[in-house]
Amino acid sequence: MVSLSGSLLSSLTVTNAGSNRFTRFPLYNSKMIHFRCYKRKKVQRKAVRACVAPPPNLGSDGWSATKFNDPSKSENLSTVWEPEDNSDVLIECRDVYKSFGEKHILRGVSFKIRHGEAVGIIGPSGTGKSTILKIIAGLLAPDKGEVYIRGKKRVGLISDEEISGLRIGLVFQSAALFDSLTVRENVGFLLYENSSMSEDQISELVTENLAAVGLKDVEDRLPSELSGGMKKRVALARSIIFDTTKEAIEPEVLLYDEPTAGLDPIASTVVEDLIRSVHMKDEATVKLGNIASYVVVTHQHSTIRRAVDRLIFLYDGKIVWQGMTHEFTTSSNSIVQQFASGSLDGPIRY
Ligand SMILES: Nc1ncnc2c1ncn2[C@@H]1O[C@H](COP(=O)(O)OP(=O)(O)OP(=O)(O)O)[C@@H](O)[C@H]1O
Repeated sequence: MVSLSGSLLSSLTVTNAGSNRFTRFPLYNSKMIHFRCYKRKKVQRKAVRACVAPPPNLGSDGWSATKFNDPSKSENLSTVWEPEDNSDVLIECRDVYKSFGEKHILRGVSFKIRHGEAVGIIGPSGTGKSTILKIIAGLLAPDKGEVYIRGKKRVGLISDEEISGLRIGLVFQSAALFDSLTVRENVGFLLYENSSMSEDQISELVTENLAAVGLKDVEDRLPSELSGGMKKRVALARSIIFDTTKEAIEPEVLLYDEPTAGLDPIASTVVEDLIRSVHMKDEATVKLGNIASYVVVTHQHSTIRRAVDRLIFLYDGKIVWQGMTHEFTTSSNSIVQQFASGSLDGPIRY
């Protein structure tokens, strides 16, 4: 099942719960999202688990974590090191193209997100970073190229029922909370709508998840009563909450679109550390949503340094550099050098 959760539920949620499927159809107005239509339809759950048959030699959570720690092999795009074993690839973009009218935004973008990875997507403004996140999340379809979710090609958008075994959550830059709902209702939204949990159970879980992101006694507040950093933390709590009455929790890939934009340096550090903390894959943190991997679009150096291990640099519609985070500031790639230093001189033109 591909289930979009967390803050993405603000825009669209498709959850296959038994034989009932709940589908919300969003209307976009920039990054503000409103539900205009709510439709419930019955679908047959298809036998699609075969596409996610686990590979041999798994870790305790069902997947082997790949180590990306060979800096000598990842300095240049042409020599980037790729493990030969693809059994732990959760998401793959293959030669993705996307245009908006005459604007050719993505022009052949290919990369993989493996189980256990913390990946940053960086690059100049308008280069298509948010666009690629939306394509991964299934909110936008590529014009050309494919997206594979756990080895299975996605056909169409989010309503695709053929993909199973991975939840994908998108945490919007704006936090995208429902203004008229309380923090409790925002965080528990998916569970109120789609689970058989009682109100008390959900309420308890909401409090637990809020505590996990460092928030206490805010359940009854409205988003307008929160600071920007608190809103982002509420959005994070919403993205990691899950139905604890379910026997198996599917792993989730969380996509963060500029999670620290607009925050002061200390609030940024808090959010960066939270992003890390919900990712840890031990027994204790399975309680926090089983976040297998995450992708962060960011401009902030602190977030690059603190929250991700591997970087993908997008420029002019293509990936022009990939490497480990610690290589970013020492790269000999002139585009990366200019971006890292913020210089006006160099190949990047504004
Ligand atoms: N739905 C859309 N319709 C038309 N143009 C769009 C749409 N979505 C994005 N664009 C355009 O595509 C380009 C890439 O947008 P995108 O938001 O992906 O860039 P970005 O790299 O995330 O930028 P930033 O770093 O400034 O957030 C921009 O020029 C934007 O105006």
